[in-house]
Formats: sequence, C-alpha cells, structure tokens
Amino acid sequence: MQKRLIVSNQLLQIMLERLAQQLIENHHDFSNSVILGLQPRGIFVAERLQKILQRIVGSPIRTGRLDITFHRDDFRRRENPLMANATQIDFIIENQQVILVDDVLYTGRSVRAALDAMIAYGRPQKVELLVLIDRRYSRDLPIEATYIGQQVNSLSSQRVLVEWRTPETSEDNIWLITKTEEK
Ligand SMILES: O=P(O)(O)OC[C@H]1O[C@H](OP(=O)(O)OP(=O)(O)O)[C@H](O)[C@@H]1O
Ligand SMILES: O=c1cc[nH]c(=O)[nH]1
Repeated sequence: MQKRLIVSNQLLQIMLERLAQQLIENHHDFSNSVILGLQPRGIFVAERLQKILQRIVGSPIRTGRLDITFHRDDFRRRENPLMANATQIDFIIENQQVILVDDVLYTGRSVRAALDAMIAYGRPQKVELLVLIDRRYSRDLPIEATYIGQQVNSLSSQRVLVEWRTPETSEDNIWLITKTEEK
C-alpha cells in the first residue's frame, strides 16, 4: 500500500477556515441555515466547521447528524450487513437552508441517499453540499458540491482517506491510498 499526502495538517486547517468564510458569505449569521453532517465521517467535518463558525459568528450554529444507511442504493446488495448510525437533528429543517457536509465526494451515491434520508425531516428551502475532497470525474450521478476543500484526480483503484487527529497523533491529514500487489 502506498500513501501519498494530499492535504497536510497545516493546509487542512487553512482549508477549514476558508470553507467557513465561504459559508458565512452565503449564510451570514446562520439564522435561517443549518448544517447536517453525513454519518459516519461527515460529522467530523461538520463539527470542526461548527466550532470555527461559532467562533467567527459568535452564536450557536445548529448542527446535526444524518444517517443514510437505509437509503443507500446498495443496501440490499451488500454481503456484510450495514450497521446504522444515529440520526440526530434537534431542530426543524422545514424552510431552512441546509448545508450537507461530508469528507469525500466520489460517485455521489452517498449524497443521493442523504437527500432521500433528509426529506423525512421536512422540506428545506434550499440544500447545498460541502465536501473536503472532490474526487473529480468519478461521479455515477449528476451531483456536485457547492463548497469544495480540494479537487483530486484519482483512479478507481485508489481511495482517499481523511485522518483526524487523535491524542497520539495531534495532526489531521488527508491521504491518497494506492493498493499495491502483495508479494
Ligand atoms: O460519493 P460516494 O461514492 O458515495 O463516496 C463518498 C462516501 O464514501 C465514504 O464513506 P464510506 O467509506 O462509508 O462509504 P463507501 O462504502 O461508499 O466508500 C465517505 O465518507 C463518503 O460518505
Ligand atoms: O476515496 C474515497 C471514496 C469513497 N469514500 C472514501 O472515503 N474515499
């Protein structure tokens, strides 16, 4: 396995600050806007953004967690049963501007499932999508992000891995993983 660093710890902090500023440009004080992080990995991005936004805006930013498990189009096709995560939305999304947040946009199938899952909670006025990494030219569906951390050219055999800091590592990094033949 080869691991190539595509976003360093320092760059990722700058990227998150920039994405937060872009959100503020469009959503001002967030009085009519909410954030939904996609389970399982989008919630880390959503929580980081929430902290930065709250620091800048100076008021609470409504942030929830959306589970998409039962809305995935491969739900019944998987050999290993999928484990559902929690959906936690403690606010009304009816008539709100919703920002869906995930770490990676690849085929677009997770986002399609998220749109489906979200509709059970109300009819938003508008829905946007924010991702850290947009794997270009990889879409199976006509879905694009509104806010992008970085676009990456990749092969279908590769995978993007977003690694968040732990007490041991204290660094956030994004890697492009290439599987190599085991000898
Ligand atoms: O655009 P997509 O092709 O849906 O891929 C993007 C999704 O994949 C990852 O999740 P996860 O690894 O849980 O999903 P996967 O099994 O579909 O790769 C990632 O956190 C995104 O949610
Ligand atoms: O590269 C990819 C594709 C889907 N999901 C990921 O987490 N990474």
